[in-house]
Amino acid sequence: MENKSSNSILKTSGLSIGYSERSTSKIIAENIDFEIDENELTAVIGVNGAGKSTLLKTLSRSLEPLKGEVIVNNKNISNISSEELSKQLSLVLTEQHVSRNLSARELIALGRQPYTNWIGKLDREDKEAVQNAIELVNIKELANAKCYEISDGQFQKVLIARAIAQDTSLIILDEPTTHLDIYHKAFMLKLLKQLTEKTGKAIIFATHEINLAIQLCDKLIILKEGSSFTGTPNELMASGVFDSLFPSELITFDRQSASFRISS
Ligand SMILES: Nc1ncnc2c1ncn2[C@@H]1O[C@H](COP(=O)(O)OP(=O)(O)OP(=O)(O)O)[C@@H](O)[C@H]1O
Repeated sequence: MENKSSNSILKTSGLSIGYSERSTSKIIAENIDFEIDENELTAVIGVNGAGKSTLLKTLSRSLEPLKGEVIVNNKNISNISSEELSKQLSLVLTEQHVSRNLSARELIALGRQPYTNWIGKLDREDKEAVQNAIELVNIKELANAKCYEISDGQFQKVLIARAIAQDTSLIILDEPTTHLDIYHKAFMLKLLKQLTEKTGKAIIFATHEINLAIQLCDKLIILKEGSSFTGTPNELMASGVFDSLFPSELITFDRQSASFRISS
């Protein structure tokens, strides 16, 4: 199904996500409907096992929808060739098995694969895209280091730079703040926010950093007990969905500070 909407980068319609095995389906969440436009930073939030990774896998076509559609740049994702999809969508997985023997620059250059020939030779435009990604993520001092020499937080930035070098309108990240201390968690999310503003890309990521996401994201997708709720942080706050996100004897949502706190 074609869908006309000028700056819509990612849209779902009647989407059910989950796992099918032979004739049975395990539905993780259903009736997921949202739309993400260019320049927007969106976080997927939910307790452990709510389905965040399952949703991101479905959005990146690593997993088939059980029902409904995923539309990328106004085209149903199932009708986009793999070659074309790699120019429209890049995926950053924290636990990705990537060789850390490469230098940061070499790893970032792998993002150019959709555009290079089979030998992977970089032309001037590819080299400029790699340098531009290095500068946008602000890792010039790391560019020549081997990936095994750098910290997990720095490596995370290198993976983000690789996604930027891939030059797609949509970047999907699964838990980009895992392993990071509180300063670097805030730094990473601010970096993602700046990237949407500077490049016009749409970025969607799964996170447990709900308080930071409320402060920084344009939209949130909340997964809760098989249902989804999407909106701006203010819209979701007004809807009351935050009030029952966690068991209230332990964690409650404080409207004054717009943050989750340990119950007193
Ligand atoms: N390959 C699979 N086959 C069947 N069920 C799966 C598979 N992978 C995950 N699940 C189930 O899907 C549900 C959602 O898992 P998912 O990993 O998407 O949650 P999550 O919100 O990302 O969790 P976390 O915050 O712990 O990373 C869980 O009940 C999980 O057991």
